[in-house]
Amino acid sequence: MPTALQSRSYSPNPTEIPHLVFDSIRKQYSDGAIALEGVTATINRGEFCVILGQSGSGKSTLLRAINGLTDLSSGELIFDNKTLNPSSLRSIRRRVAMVHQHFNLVERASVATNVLIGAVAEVSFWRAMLGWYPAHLRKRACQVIARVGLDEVHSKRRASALSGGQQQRVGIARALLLNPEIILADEPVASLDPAISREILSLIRTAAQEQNATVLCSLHQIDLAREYADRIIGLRKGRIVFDGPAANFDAEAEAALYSKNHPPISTNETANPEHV
Ligand SMILES: Nc1ncnc2c1ncn2[C@@H]1O[C@H](COP(=O)(O)OP(=O)(O)OP(=O)(O)O)[C@@H](O)[C@H]1O
Repeated sequence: MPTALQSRSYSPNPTEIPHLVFDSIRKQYSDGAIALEGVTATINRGEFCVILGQSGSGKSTLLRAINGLTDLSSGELIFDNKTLNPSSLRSIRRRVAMVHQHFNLVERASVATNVLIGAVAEVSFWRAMLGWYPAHLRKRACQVIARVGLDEVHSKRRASALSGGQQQRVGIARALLLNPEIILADEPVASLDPAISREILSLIRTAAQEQNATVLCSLHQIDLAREYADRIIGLRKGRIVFDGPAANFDAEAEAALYSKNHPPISTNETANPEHV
């Protein structure tokens, strides 16, 4: 009889070319904390993938590994058929963008300047410091500011003058600036009310669909995950305990992720054996 974990294994469409592959990823921090263990998954282009799990289950570490903010202890991360390593990372950095929980805006700077900071992978540090951005980037900044639903009048306002929801729109505009192929969103709605949270997740989803970008988004809200995700990856203590379509994330899967009494996961068990 298959175990609960095995019955939940998820095989994405094998005819599609994988966009992102996690191959037996392990991350142990220098203080000994193991954040990720044996994480294996294949993400197809254009998927909206939500990462769920308790606090400390490894969600942020997984996202940060993709843009090189966290190095791996072992395993491989393959993006568009290329293994990520320090030299390939530089060339792919402009293709990956991040949306942050606390927006990460320069509060005293204008909305437009904050959005242009998203060009950091393309513009030299000094040009960015002096605000010397080429015309095509300024034009693109105006386009993405409009795309996220901010009126032109907001462009010159200080970021600190905006509401939380508006600030996250600026964070999304900054992420969209260079047309990223992958959007990493680390708890993007954690500090927003439910109605604004839905607006923000809808915006990320439709903007990503428009440019066929893949989204990996960590969330704590199970209802929002069910509503917005194509696919849910559930982490518990750094291991994948659920990987499948959002529609399959049922009460049993929820218990596997969050219940205190759920049996511990054997370290010899492969969480998603059929998932290459
Ligand atoms: N810089 C670090 N140094 C040492 N340990 C860390 C570091 N960052 C994270 N950890 C540990 O790694 C584990 C996973 O942390 P991570 O932040 O990835 O989890 P998370 O699921 O994103 O949590 P949260 O939902 O609270 O943001 C935790 O045990 C955490 O304490």
